[in-house]
Amino acid sequence: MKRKKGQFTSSKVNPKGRESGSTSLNGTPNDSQLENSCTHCDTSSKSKPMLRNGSAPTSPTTSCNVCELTWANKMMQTKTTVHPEKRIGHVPGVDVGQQFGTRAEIVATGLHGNWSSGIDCMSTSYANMDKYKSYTYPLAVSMVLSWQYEDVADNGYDVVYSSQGGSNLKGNLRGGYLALKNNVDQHVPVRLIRSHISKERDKKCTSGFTVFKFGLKRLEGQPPLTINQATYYEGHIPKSIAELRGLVCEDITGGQEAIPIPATNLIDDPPVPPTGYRYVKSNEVAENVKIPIRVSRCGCEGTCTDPSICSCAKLNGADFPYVRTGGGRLVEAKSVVYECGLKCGCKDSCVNRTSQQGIKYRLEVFRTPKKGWAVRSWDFIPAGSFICEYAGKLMRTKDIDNTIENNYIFDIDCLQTMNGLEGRERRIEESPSPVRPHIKTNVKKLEPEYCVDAGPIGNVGRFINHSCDPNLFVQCVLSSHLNIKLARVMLFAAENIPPLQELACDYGYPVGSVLDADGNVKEMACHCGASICRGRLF
Ligand SMILES: C[S@@+](CC[C@H](N)C(=O)[O-])C[C@H]1O[C@@H](n2cnc3c(N)ncnc32)[C@H](O)[C@@H]1O
Repeated sequence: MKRKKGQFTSSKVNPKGRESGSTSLNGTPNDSQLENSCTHCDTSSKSKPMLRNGSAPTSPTTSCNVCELTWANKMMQTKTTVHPEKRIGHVPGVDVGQQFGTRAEIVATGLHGNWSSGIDCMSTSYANMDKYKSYTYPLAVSMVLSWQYEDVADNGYDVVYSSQGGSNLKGNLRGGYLALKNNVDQHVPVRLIRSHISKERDKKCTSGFTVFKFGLKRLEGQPPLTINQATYYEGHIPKSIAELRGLVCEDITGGQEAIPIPATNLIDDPPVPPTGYRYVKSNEVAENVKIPIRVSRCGCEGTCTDPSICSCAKLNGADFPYVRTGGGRLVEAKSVVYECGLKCGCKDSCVNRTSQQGIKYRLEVFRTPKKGWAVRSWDFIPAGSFICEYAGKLMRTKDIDNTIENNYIFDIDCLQTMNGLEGRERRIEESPSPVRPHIKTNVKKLEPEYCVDAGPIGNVGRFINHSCDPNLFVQCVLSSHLNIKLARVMLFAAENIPPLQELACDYGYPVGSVLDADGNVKEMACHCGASICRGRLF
């Protein structure tokens, strides 16, 4: 991810931005929240929330959902959709992972021929065509997962789709469900369209009724979906831990964090919780590491508000690194952020102590099919928000046992970044994070003196995976002392992050930079799924 200084919000289209009620960093509403009117029926967006801006930059038109669907209906009736004839499998011109703004668009492109129904089927009339005559009908060609039912589960690779109501009183399947059964029996693929709903609707509860469950698997060879293209899981934000499927641990922190962090596993059989480490909320310091004590303090009382008075603000270059909106958000990535320290007179709630205030979003650790454990949030996270520390054992890099494979070591590397040994800008090009996981590399540079080993002990940060298009970035923070070699490693949101999106940062290894014990280049495949994925972690 190329992040311009001072600009966290991604230039990417965020399909959920409007739905999440996002605001800009200074707290003003985004354009999408301002009032406008449908160009066709003149209804205001205030009365029709589904109003949508024209997708082409040259087209200022705005249409409401009702008008869009009316036009889609007309296109279907007059057979003027792009592919009026239903087809099995790939629709020419539509790529896997393509995103649409409305149901009308998926109808107009011929991807899904029925905007009011979740399953689009071919009826027996298709048996008259030579290429389709050998099938038993109805056959499903596409389905929209609308997350209305409690029994839908989706991990991005496999989907379990189930619903009641697909049978007559005798229990025989009918309609779309009969079609899906015919697909299963005849090995006919079905296109899957994931929908995002703007507000949590009342879920239709299937408990106590006979339900039909269909397991869907992605066809081999399809491009991976990015975390921005699909919201995995059940598609709805859990209200409590009790709602979670595959719950393997109610709180991996054992009560240490203010908000419990549950772990779920829908992948392994039997499902297992994360093991092999002890949870610690903050760094434990190795015996041979001495943490200096900061003597300087700002003279503020209560809370720091005036940057011309606060000496901690001055360390940051004449202003506070955080703005108050949303409980403290980092304005821009810095070599080092200086927060208020132990001796400062301000309260714990001072904005210049944002990263000291702990985890404030509801996080969940979940099992992925190819990357082990991962982390996501149930809450919308605004750009610049503090997520968590990367905590573990703070130790000397030279004391790392290189004979044991350890994927959880981060070098504290801000010294080089600050001194410009490799050059901040050049460094960002090669490796966007000022702190990177420790592995013997063939890139000639001074070994950082200290590292955080989150292998045997660590916090939730140890479960955060790498992405080539990350939504988090690593920030060195100093508060209780001013030794940059021992800075704390903090993770912040690089963009507005919708709920349930995996949280990931760029580990920052140049490809080909990691060597094995014999000096040969080591490779690890990257499964981040980003459209700009480099293919390898290193
Ligand atoms: C700090 S750990 C992250 C948490 C880890 N997934 C776990 O299960 O504990 C780093 C390790 O996670 C895996 N990992 C992280 N990001 C990955 C990615 N994009 N693709 C493949 N594996 C990844 C690799 O095994 C890596 O060495």
